[in-house]
Amino acid sequence: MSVLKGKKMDKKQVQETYRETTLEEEQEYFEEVENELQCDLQTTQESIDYRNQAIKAQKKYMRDSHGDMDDEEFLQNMNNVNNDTFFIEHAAKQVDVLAHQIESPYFGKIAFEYQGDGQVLPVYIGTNGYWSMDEQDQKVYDWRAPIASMYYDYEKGEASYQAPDKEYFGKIVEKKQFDISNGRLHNAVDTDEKINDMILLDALGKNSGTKMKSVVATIQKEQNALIRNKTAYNLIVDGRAGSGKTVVAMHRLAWLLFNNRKTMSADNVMILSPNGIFGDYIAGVLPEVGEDNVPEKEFDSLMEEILFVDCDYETKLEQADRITTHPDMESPEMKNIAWKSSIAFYQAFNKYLEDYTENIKFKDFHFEKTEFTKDQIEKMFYNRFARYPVYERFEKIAYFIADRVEDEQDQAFTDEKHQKMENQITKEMIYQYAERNLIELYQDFLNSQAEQYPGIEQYRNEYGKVCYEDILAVFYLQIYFYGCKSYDNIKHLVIDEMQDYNIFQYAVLDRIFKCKKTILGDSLQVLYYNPEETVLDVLQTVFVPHGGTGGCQIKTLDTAYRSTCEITEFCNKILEADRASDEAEAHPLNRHGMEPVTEQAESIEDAAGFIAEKLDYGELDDFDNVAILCDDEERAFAMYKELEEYEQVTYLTNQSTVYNGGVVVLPKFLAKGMEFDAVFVINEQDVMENRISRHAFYISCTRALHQLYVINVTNQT
Ligand SMILES: Nc1ncnc2c1ncn2[C@@H]1O[C@H](COP(=O)(O)OP(=O)(O)OP(=O)(O)O)[C@@H](O)[C@H]1O
Repeated sequence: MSVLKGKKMDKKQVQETYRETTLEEEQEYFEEVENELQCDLQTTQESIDYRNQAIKAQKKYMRDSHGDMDDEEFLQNMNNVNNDTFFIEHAAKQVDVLAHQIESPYFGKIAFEYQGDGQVLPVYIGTNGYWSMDEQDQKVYDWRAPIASMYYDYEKGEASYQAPDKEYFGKIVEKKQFDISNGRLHNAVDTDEKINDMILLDALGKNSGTKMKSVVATIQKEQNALIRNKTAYNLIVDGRAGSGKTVVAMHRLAWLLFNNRKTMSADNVMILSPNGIFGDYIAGVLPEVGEDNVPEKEFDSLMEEILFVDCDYETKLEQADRITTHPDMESPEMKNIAWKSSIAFYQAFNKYLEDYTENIKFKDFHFEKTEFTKDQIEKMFYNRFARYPVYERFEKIAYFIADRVEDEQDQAFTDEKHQKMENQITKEMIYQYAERNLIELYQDFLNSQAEQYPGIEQYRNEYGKVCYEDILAVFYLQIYFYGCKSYDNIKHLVIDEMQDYNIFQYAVLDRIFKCKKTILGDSLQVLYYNPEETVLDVLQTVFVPHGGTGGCQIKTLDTAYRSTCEITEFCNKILEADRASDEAEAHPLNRHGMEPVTEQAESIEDAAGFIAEKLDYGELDDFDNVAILCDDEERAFAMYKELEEYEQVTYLTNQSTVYNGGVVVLPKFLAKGMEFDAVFVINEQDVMENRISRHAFYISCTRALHQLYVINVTNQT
């Protein structure tokens, strides 16, 4: 009797009878699963058809007998239609999952021998799980199930997994990988670390595609630990370029949704993404594992939505432009950005705001004939409601005053009247005690710092707009005073490219999103890199534990999965001089390819000619995506115009929201988070000259999977 047939009769087997399965036995099991999946698909499809017919019939009946129907019967019919519609929506998703499962029901297997009773449980692991109703058996486990964690964490030998009830110990006695596609099992191999590495290298050697894909079959142990982390309130992942941070972010979201079905749906989760194209790039991952896509937002649109201060202000991109045009760290622009993003500035601002709040000149408050004394107001403001944002404290006090008015007038107010009165009182109190123009208040603070930091009082750019670094502080000021409740439904926030946010942005995010967070990025992938104060220092300043929540765990990822060994080593050298002594460089994988090529070109026309030649001679024909990265938008456009004569190229700008592959020209800063099979980096200035351009160069080069060309234009502007 085959082991697998044995399994059918008795789910767990005794270890002495266990032996590793043969390919024929695996084939048998595979066919069994496929048959059941096919049957399930057919039944589900039939039930959808049946419900569709039922809806049609119900609607017809309602139309025909509209006049004779009473309200109750009408409601009952509507309910039936709604129930059927809900069923169909749910079943349609199931059909998608089943169809995907029929193509490839699982990718791996472990057989786990439990400590103690010696029973062995074969665990087939797939992108989605499959429960057989016929056999009342879990034929395939979802990769996110607790038991499946062992597939990523262990080779054959001692192992354990944490189930909701307790930790189970035992031994993995068999571990297999399957080659399954188009509904056919091609091969089954017993794996060990070496084979895992080969399979990973094979996956990485493929072309990048235009959309990120799920990598559930090859998740690495260190990534798995982050995906399934349960202990961190704020999980911070500092990982080198290409180390799989976005992979971790997307798979962690999938894991969270799967393991918190009752309390969390896709609407309760949000991704803060660096730009519109990035959103398009990651959009396929969650649907691929059977989850709905989660909402994503850019910080600037969040700010636009919430900030009510009436002024013209710079965008992040306009600031990036200012940085690249004034890359000298000693220039007043750069000094200002550095100060105004520093921990010391943030702390000084907080101190200023605390002093301001502590010194509000309260006096007795009168509303209609009711009086609230200065003492009563102060007590509530500084004690009872001290943990709320300043203006929210006035709202809370207003509630009590309205109650007092109600008592003294000896009449019961309707809720509406009570609320109206609270609003009036709040407005009056703010007017009497704390009405301030936020920009002016900020300006006062800057003036108070001017002696120590000459030039700091300058907060508008050359076009009269409030600078980006200043508007972030003003945004913080607004949230400090008014708070913000619009995102209280979000239960988990993912922030990718964490290095791109400054301390005020984190402080704002911490107050708007009080939920747990996963924050990922690379402290080296910044334009302005300050080894004395990195984003990790900032995060540890903002995310301090309070009242049993908050705090952060910092984890690192050092292996560069994206690029070949040659490209990773080339990139490491760019930042050799900048990296802080304790900052790890990226570890290359043993995947080899062409050495990066450095070329000189006399002009942009020359550079375009070189690229066109490479494209024409078919050297890049095997690749799906080729990117040409230029210093800024203007230069990218000039290059696009040059290349247009030779090739079919696409120009990507900050406004682009879709990326369809092929040959694309884009500014370097837009390529963040993305990847391409081959990359041409065009340098129209000496990129190694200063820290800012070195980092921009580093970010650009790390986008390449297989081939990297650097073209230095000698006739520099
Ligand atoms: N375990 C894995 N199996 C297969 N591919 C992987 C794995 N981990 C990472 N990759 C691949 O490596 C590449 C880089 O991953 P990802 O984009 O998540 O890195 P990152 O750390 O976010 O990079 P960056 O910071 O440079 O944007 C992607 O193509 C991803 O699919």
